[in-house]
Amino acid sequence: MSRPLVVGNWKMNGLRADSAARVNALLDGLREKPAAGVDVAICPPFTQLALVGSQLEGAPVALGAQDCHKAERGAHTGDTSPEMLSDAGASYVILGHSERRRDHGEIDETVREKAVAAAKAGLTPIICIGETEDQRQSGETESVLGWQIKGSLPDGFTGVVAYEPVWAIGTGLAATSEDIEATVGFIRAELVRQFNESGKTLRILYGGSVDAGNAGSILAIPNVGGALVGGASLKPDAFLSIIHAAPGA
Ligand SMILES: O=C(CO)COP(=O)(O)O
Repeated sequence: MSRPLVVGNWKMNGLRADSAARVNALLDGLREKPAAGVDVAICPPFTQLALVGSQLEGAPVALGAQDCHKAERGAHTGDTSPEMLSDAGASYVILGHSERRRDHGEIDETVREKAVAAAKAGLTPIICIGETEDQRQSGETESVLGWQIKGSLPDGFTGVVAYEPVWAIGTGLAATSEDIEATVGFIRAELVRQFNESGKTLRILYGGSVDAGNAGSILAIPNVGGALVGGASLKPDAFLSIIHAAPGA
């Protein structure tokens, strides 16, 4: 098993002052109590990448972004290329988050194209998949996830998959350990079925209302290789507790 990965997705939160303070508190906490066995990344909004990137230089925390365009450069007003992210110091990029699928109509094919471009620029894509409450209620979870994996992950994918049930995001209602174990087990099997050997090595994160209280039990679930944390990543104490709850911290 690879080292656990804990990623903070700040979403559309962070002005200069609070971003800098949040990163300082995180780095102070990790100096006080290191988490040498855990990979940690934070994904601030685009406007804070440069500032946060400069704070993270030499620190045991990687920088990530929350989206990218599929093209290297050109006439795409308002967009950001993978190369620009890499140039800003990012090593990860979240792709296909359900909020982008919801707000921007992003579809699996777009996510796959972005993942190819991101990998080409040296970024590790974190591809998000997950079912909605309606899909869960109608027993479609596995078929939805199977299609998302098939549609969003490029051939030879070597990045990270994040299972984020849409109904668990920002609700304070994480999926139960039993549900996570069963669904992540299904995702693992599906990755192996669709990607053969490389499917065995892909990291699978869980995301959706991960907090200081539930992180220990979630991160101990078989096949869960880390967490993608939204709201709690904005609170340094909570985010540090989650990092320290990871196996090997
Ligand atoms: O969407 C998420 C991370 O990408 C999860 O958000 P919350 O941790 O706020 O539920």
